[in-house]
Amino acid sequence: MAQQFGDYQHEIYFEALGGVVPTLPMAFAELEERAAAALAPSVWSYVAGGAGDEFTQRANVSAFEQWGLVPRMFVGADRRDLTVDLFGLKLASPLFMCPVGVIGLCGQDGHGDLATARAAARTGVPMVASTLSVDPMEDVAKEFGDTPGFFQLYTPTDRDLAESLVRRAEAAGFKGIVVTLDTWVTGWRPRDLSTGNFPQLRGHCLGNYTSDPVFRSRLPVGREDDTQAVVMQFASVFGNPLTWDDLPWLRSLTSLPLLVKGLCHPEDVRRARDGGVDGIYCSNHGGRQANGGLAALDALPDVVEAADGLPVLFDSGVRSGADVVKALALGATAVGIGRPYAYGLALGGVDGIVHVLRSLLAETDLIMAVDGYPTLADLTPQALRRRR
Ligand SMILES: Cc1cc2nc3c(=O)[nH]c(=O)nc-3n(C[C@H](O)[C@H](O)[C@H](O)COP(=O)(O)O)c2cc1C
Ligand SMILES: CC(C)CC(=O)C(=O)O
Repeated sequence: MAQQFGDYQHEIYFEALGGVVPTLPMAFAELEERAAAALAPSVWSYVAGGAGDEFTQRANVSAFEQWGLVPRMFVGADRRDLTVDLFGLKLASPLFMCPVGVIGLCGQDGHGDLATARAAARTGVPMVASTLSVDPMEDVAKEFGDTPGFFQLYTPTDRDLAESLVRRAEAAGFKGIVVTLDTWVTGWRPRDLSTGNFPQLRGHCLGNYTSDPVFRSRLPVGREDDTQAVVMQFASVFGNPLTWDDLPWLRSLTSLPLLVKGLCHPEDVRRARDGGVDGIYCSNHGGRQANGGLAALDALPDVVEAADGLPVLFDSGVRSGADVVKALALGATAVGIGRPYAYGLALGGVDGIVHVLRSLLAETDLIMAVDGYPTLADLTPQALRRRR
């Protein structure tokens, strides 16, 4: 059995044992605190914030504390296998980077999308590239190296534009399309409403639109590079309140694996499955969209059951290797992080993201070692107990 990360994954561990003090934070709380100081205040509040009083955002995190892993002994888990087969792609681990629309702005040079793709190339941890990126998807995809990448689609009301974005993603070599369903309108976000700060409405992160021939053809002649015209056109087509009637059209857009993001209700999962999607993405958008909702982790077991064997990607509230292990045990096929890698980027560029990913993977792997669950197949709900 392969110990996929082997010395590489434990480099960070051995460095620390050898007295090499990491310059980047090891704990999420410190990562967050230092990112708050490093980022421009408007970017910080946009990234860190959520919907309403952020109850759901906090619930996403605290839901993990309601579960405990039960260690197994006499297992001899000295070798672990964290590899995952997803749509025929052999992934080095079950970790992935969620689509983060303003990731471009979290990089010190304003090209955080490229930095994220470079971190994906260095770690084998895939990036789901957002529609809302500073750099066009073609430039992002060029940085992936051998690591597969996925494209996240915000489906515009302009169907020709939607088709163009998907065609471009296929041509650029993305390995799957993730359609986000929970954000056809932006949620109630007091932090941003009180500062009037929505980066995309200031013309940031629109690189996939301004580089798109269909989008450009919709702009008034001569104003193709005029930020005001671009923002107005973007705002007029951004959000499509899709219905089940649109699913056959979405499905027809691509022969790449199609995933739908934002599913938490088992009935929706069943309908999506019947509609021919290849994967379910269980998420509540990190608590950024609708406050008052249940923690995404609490939705996961029912989603997995309804998915009936389809791969289930999961995100929202993952902050540690222990969280990754718990989400896997509750049935996730792959586990995503959003804010943590944005903070790593803010603090250390590509190296900062790599540091966050390596730390999470090393902790995940060591928990599997110490607790006697050497493979992902060993991680089942029987490995967990609900806290009393
Ligand atoms: C600043 C920010 C921007 C985001 N932009 C997108 C996006 O463009 N598309 C998308 O599907 N999800 C987006 N998300 C949601 C993430 O993909 C993911 O669901 C969420 O961040 C996971 O929660 P976590 O941050 O607690 O890890 C964004 C999240 C953040 C924090
Ligand atoms: C609202 C979108 C435009 C970006 C996004 O997904 C987010 O900020 O969570």
